[in-house]
Amino acid sequence: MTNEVLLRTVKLRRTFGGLAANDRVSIELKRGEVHALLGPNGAGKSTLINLLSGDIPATSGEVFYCGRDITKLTPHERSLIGIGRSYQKTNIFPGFTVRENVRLAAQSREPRAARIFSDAAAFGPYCEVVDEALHLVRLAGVADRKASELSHGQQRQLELGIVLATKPRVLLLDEPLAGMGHEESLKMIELLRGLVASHAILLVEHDMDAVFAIADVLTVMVNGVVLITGTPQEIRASREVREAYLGAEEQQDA
Ligand SMILES: Nc1ncnc2c1ncn2[C@@H]1O[C@H](COP(=O)(O)OP(=O)(O)OP(=O)(O)O)[C@@H](O)[C@H]1O
Repeated sequence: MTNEVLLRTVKLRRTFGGLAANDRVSIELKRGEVHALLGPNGAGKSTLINLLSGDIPATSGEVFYCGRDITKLTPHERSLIGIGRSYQKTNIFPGFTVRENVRLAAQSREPRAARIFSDAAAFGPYCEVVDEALHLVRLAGVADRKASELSHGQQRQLELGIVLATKPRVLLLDEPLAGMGHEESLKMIELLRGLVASHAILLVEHDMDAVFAIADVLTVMVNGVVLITGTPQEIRASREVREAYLGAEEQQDA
């Protein structure tokens, strides 16, 4: 049985002045798959995540979510229909508890932003989704601790919990393992593997061992274009990837 395509791009292009940061990018994200985006610095990975989340508009091309053209939707509108993203820079309120952080994210689905300031009792309807997100990221046991008291790895888990509280079907994750130790990375990889049955996950990650351990599909970008999309075995075996990827890395080192 083939997995359902949740997010799809068609010839996506984004220019900055004369530079095409993304060009002719056509990829598919399927439920049940971890799809990793690889490429040397400046290849266009963050730009693609920004185009999918709506943080920057496309110059041309289209983005489809469950068959619907969402190219013109704002980040908030995309979040409401099921596209969740994490940011490299932390999104956490350190003085709030873990539970409050997740609850605020759940609330962001409400049309009235002013709810943030309303009575605590009004948060009742969010309890279930908050508890579920905390459970999924294994932070239920520290739900009442201040976010600032968590370890770095736990804070990254909380970032994921904040995204999950918006009930996404697609997860766009920018370096979810950044700054983590080996044990913390393994825990996060396990968490992500646990989520994949019900989500499509796109991740940008520089830790190659982790990428090959977790990804079902990899797309390699170079200079804004997709060089190849394939399984880990196909990517490992590709001479084109080695030449383009390592060549670019060597140029950067020179
Ligand atoms: N806001 C911007 N204004 C001008 N140029 C930009 C902007 N954002 C990205 N670029 C350029 O677009 C190209 C792709 O950048 P992008 O950040 O998408 O690459 P990346 O693959 O994510 O790199 P890294 O691995 O270093 O994060 C780079 O040449 C970058 O300088």
